Amino acid sequence: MDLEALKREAALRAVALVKSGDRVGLGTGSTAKYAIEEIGRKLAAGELTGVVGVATSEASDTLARQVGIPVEPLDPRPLDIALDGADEIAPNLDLIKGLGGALLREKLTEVQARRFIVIADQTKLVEHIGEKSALPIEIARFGFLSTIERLRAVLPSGRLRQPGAQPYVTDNGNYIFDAQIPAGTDIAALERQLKGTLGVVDTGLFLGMAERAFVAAPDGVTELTPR
Ligand SMILES: O=C[C@H](O)[C@H](O)[C@H](O)COP(=O)(O)O
Repeated sequence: MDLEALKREAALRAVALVKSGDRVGLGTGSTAKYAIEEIGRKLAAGELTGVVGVATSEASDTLARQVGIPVEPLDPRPLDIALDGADEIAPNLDLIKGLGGALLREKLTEVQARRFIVIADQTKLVEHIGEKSALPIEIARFGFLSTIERLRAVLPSGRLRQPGAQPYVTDNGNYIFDAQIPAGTDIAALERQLKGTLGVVDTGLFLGMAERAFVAAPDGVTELTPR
């Protein structure tokens, strides 16, 4: 089974938790895409009714509308459920997210969900956060070189995300600083320190937020809860 088929398997398991009338947080990325498509399919087939989406990126907003999901902006009401991919999943379901650049809208949305469900293929599982993936940190454009200097004092390996001649710009008009987390780092303390760093808008650390994860491997989908 190829990776795309695994991502779709995980997404389908999560979409089975969506009920008619739910307000659903729609994640971003190559795995969340399958969840959005499946919700659209179920609405078209009459298997779900009255579902409303809150999109975590411009791309997911566009896709949701294309597949027939009504989309609303985020407001203070809780969401019934949110479905999203991740870049790393630790055994306690702490996550790294944001390699796709959507971390801020994802965190704003998913923190308001009664149930936040992660969907992934098995390559995203790690024993310790930071094992495989860099940590994306969204920073304000104004004064970004000063912010980067402050961040390098905490995470010296980090660098501005710059795929071409220009820095990568998020949907919110900000930049991203990607940094490796040194082994043995206290992740909760790191999150506090980063959030207290002037110029940082938010980080890709999603700690204590996920209720469960559906992780697909060639021999089937495993349902994980925090341990
Ligand atoms: O900004 C992107 C998001 O955090 C994605 O959920 C994450 O990068 C996982 O994406 P994918 O499912 O494409 O691996």
